[in-house]
Amino acid sequence: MNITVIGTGYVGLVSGICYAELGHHVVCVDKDLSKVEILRNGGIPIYEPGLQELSAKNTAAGRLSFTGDLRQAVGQADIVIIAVGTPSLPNGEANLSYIDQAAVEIAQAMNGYKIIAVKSTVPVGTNERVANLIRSWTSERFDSISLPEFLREGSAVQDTLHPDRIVIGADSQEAADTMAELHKPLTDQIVVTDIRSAEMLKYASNAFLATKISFINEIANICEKVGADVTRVAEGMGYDKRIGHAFLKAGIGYGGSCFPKDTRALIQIAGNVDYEFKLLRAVVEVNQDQRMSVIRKLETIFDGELSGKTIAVWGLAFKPNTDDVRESPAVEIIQYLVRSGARVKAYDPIAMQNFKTMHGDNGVMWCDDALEAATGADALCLLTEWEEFVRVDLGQLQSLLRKPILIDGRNVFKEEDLADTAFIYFSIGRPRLNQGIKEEMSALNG
Ligand SMILES: NC(=O)c1ccc[n+]([C@@H]2O[C@H](COP(=O)([O-])OP(=O)(O)OC[C@H]3O[C@@H](n4cnc5c(N)ncnc54)[C@H](O)[C@@H]3O)[C@@H](O)[C@H]2O)c1
Ligand SMILES: O=c1ccn([C@@H]2O[C@H](COP(=O)(O)OP(=O)(O)O[C@H]3O[C@H](CO)[C@@H](O)[C@H](O)[C@H]3O)[C@@H](O)[C@H]2O)c(=O)[nH]1
Repeated sequence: MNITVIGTGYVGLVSGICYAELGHHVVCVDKDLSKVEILRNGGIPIYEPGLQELSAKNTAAGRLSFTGDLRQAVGQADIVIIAVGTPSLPNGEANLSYIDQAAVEIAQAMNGYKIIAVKSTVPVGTNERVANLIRSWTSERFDSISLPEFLREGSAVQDTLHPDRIVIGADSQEAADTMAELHKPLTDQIVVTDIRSAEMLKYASNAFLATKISFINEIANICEKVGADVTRVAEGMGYDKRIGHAFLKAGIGYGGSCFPKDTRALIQIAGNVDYEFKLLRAVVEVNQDQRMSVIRKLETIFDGELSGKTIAVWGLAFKPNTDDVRESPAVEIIQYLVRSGARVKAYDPIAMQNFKTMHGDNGVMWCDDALEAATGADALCLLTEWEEFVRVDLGQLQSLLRKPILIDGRNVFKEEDLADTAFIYFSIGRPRLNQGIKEEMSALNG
C-alpha cells in the first residue's frame, strides 16, 4: 500500500514509521519544515524510545520518506491518514482548524479514489465534516474512515506494533475491509463499527482512564486522613479482574497532551447536546486539585511560608520516557512556587529544553543533574518517576539537602528504602510512611 500521513507529531510519526515497518510505502508530511528537515537528516523531533532506530531502518530500506509537499504526497497515496493536532479551544472544545485545513489541502491534491482516515482524536461528527469539506472541493471518489489512535507516549512504538485493539469506523464495507487487512499483522482484535461510534469510543476510553486516576487519587486523599495505604488498597482492588491493576497509581494527577484536553472536549461534546456530564466534570476538578497536594504538603511543613525557601523539583515531563511537558503537573506546581517567592531548582533528564521553550524561564534555576538540583535545597519534590530518580542513593541525597525533606508526588519510594534514612518524607495516600511529625518540623523550622 502507499500511505501518506499528514502531521509528524507523536501519532503521525510513530504510526507512519510503523506502517513502513509492516512493509508499506509511507510518506510523512508536515507543514513545519524544520521538523521535515530534522527527519530527513535522520533525526527525530520528539523523544520516543526506539523510534529513531525504526525510522533509520525503514528510510534505508526505501519505504519511508518525509516531505513538506502535501500535494505530491497525497497524489501518490492509496490511503491518506490525517494525524494533525486537535488542541483545546478556550472553552474546552476541540479546535478543528488544523483538521479543516488538512482536509482542504487533501481535497485540492486528489487525483483519483483514496481512503481518507482520521487518526486525530476528534468530536463525533468530525469525519462527516471532513468528508463534506472534501466533497465541496473535489468530485474525486473517496471513503472516510475513523481510525482513532490509542498509543501512549514513552511506549508509543510498542503500543503501535502490539496494540490492544484497532478500531475502524466506516460506512463502506470495502474500505473497512482494506483497513482491517492493513492492520491484521498487528492484532486479531479489530473492532469495525460505524464512524460516530469509533469517534466516541476514543473519548470514552480516555475519559474512563482519567476517571480511574481521579478515583484513586480521591481514595488516596481519604487514606491520608484515615491512616490507610493507597498503594495496598489499589493492589488489592486490582486483583479483581473486573477492576484490574492499570491506572490505579495515585499521584499528582494526570497531565499530557491527551487526558486533560480530551476530558474537557467530551464535557463540551455532551454539553452541545444538552447533556451535563457530571461525573467527568468532577474527574477534571479532582485532577486540578490533586496537583496542589504537593504544595499543601510543603505549606504544612513550612507553616504556610514558602517565600525564601529553596525547593528542588525533580521531573518536568508529564510522565517518564517522554520530553512532552504539555499540561504537565510540574508547570502549575513550579509556577505556584515561584509566585510564592520560593527559589526553584529544577532538573529533568530530557524535558528541560521543552519546558523552557513552552513556559519560559520563570526565574527557575535549571540544573545539570538531579543531585545538583537537590544540593542546598530546603525540600525536594519528585514530580515525574524517571528511573534515575527511583534509583538515587538516598543516603547521598539526604546529605546534600539543607533539610532532608522529600515530597514524593509519585509514591516511588518504599518503606524499606527509607528505613535507614532521616528523611522527613511525604507521599500520596500513604500516611504511615509520612515520616516527620510536627515536633521534628518545629525543630527544623526553629
Ligand atoms: N500524543 C499522543 O500521544 C496521542 C495519542 C493518541 C491520539 N492523539 C491525537 O492525535 C492527534 C495528533 O496529536 P500529536 O500529539 O501527534 O500532535 P502534534 O500537535 O504533536 O503534531 C501535529 C503535527 O501536525 C502538523 N500539521 C498540522 N497541520 C498540518 C497540515 N495541514 N499539513 C501538514 N502538517 C500539519 C503540525 O505541524 C504538527 O507537527 C491529536 O488529535 C491527539 O489528540 C495523540
Ligand atoms: O495510574 C496512573 C496512570 C497514569 N497516570 C498519569 O496519567 C497521565 C497519562 O498517562 P498515560 O495514559 O500513560 O499517557 P499518554 O501518553 O497521555 O496516553 C493516554 O492518552 C493517549 C492520547 O489520547 C492515548 O492514546 C493513550 O491510550 C492514553 O493512555 C500521566 O500524567 C500519568 O502520570 C497516573 O497518574 N496514574
